[in-house]
Amino acid sequence: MRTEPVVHVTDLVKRYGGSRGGKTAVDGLDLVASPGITAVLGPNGAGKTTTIETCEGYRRPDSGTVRVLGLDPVTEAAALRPRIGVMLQSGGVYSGARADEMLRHVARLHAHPLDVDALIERLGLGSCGRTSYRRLSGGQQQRLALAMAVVGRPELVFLDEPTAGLDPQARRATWDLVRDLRADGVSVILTTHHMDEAEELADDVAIVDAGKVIAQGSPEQLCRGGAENTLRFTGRPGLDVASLLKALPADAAAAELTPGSYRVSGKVDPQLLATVTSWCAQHGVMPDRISVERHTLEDVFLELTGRELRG
Ligand SMILES: Nc1ncnc2c1ncn2[C@@H]1O[C@H](COP(=O)(O)OP(=O)(O)OP(=O)(O)O)[C@@H](O)[C@H]1O
Repeated sequence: MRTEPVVHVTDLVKRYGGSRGGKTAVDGLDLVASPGITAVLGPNGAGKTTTIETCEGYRRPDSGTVRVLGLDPVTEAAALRPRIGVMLQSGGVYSGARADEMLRHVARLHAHPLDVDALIERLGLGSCGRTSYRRLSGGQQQRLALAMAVVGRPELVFLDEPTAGLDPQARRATWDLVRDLRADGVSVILTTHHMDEAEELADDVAIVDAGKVIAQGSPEQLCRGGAENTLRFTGRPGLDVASLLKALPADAAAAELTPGSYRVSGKVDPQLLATVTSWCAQHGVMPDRISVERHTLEDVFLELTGRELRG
């Protein structure tokens, strides 16, 4: 079993639109992905796709180094390409081709492909094998793109938002496929906006913000880094969070996440619960709902980036 990193990115910088007035999409990003499943999370525009496309060899770094399976994706592309699978956000498929033809074609390019019929069945594409790519629904096109990325039995697969816009069944089928890939020894780097997807699948999570990796670890490690528990309550929007904070112990934090939805984190014990409810009573607040929950990846994400995923 491979133990060296499947992806090793050091101090990557990538700008668009020239040095003057251009946009720095990736700004000194370091990422080490070990074998297994690595999820890359970040708000819109954080630089995830740019980083992934640089690892795939589609973009040249302005500076920094990128190694994928120990190879340079630009100068050693010929050696790397047969060993990786790539699922692009925008298909990359000839629109007149039939779904099954495309998949069989890609399978023939590889020495030890997966069984095409089984894969078609697996991803629920059985009914659309003879349909041309442009006539497939968005979700079917996406599943075909996933099938094309994995059919060659690559050592490493890049999946850019593989379940965006999929219905719940197709999402589950995609998750199962990704888990099977891992069981087969295939490593996966995936970007996602779904926290539950990262928690379900990932061995390792890298959180990217403003072109840098700002935290990395297993979902458990990242969650442990925060508070043990979180208390949430809903009430009328715009409560005086600063006043609530004054009533709480010094190491607790309080925030209004979305209008009317509040989160208190820290050492959540019966005393803290009593403090929050007594503050509510003093301020004439009747919470609709109070719950005590484990600190989730989403809490960690919001704390670190200060933003909603779709923000
Ligand atoms: N081809 C391009 N030309 C100019 N700017 C670009 C280009 N591609 C991306 N950008 C900009 O670079 C920044 C990073 O974009 P990128 O697509 O890498 O982010 P992302 O984290 O994948 O975002 P999302 O979650 O929205 O897919 C954004 O500000 C984006 O507008």
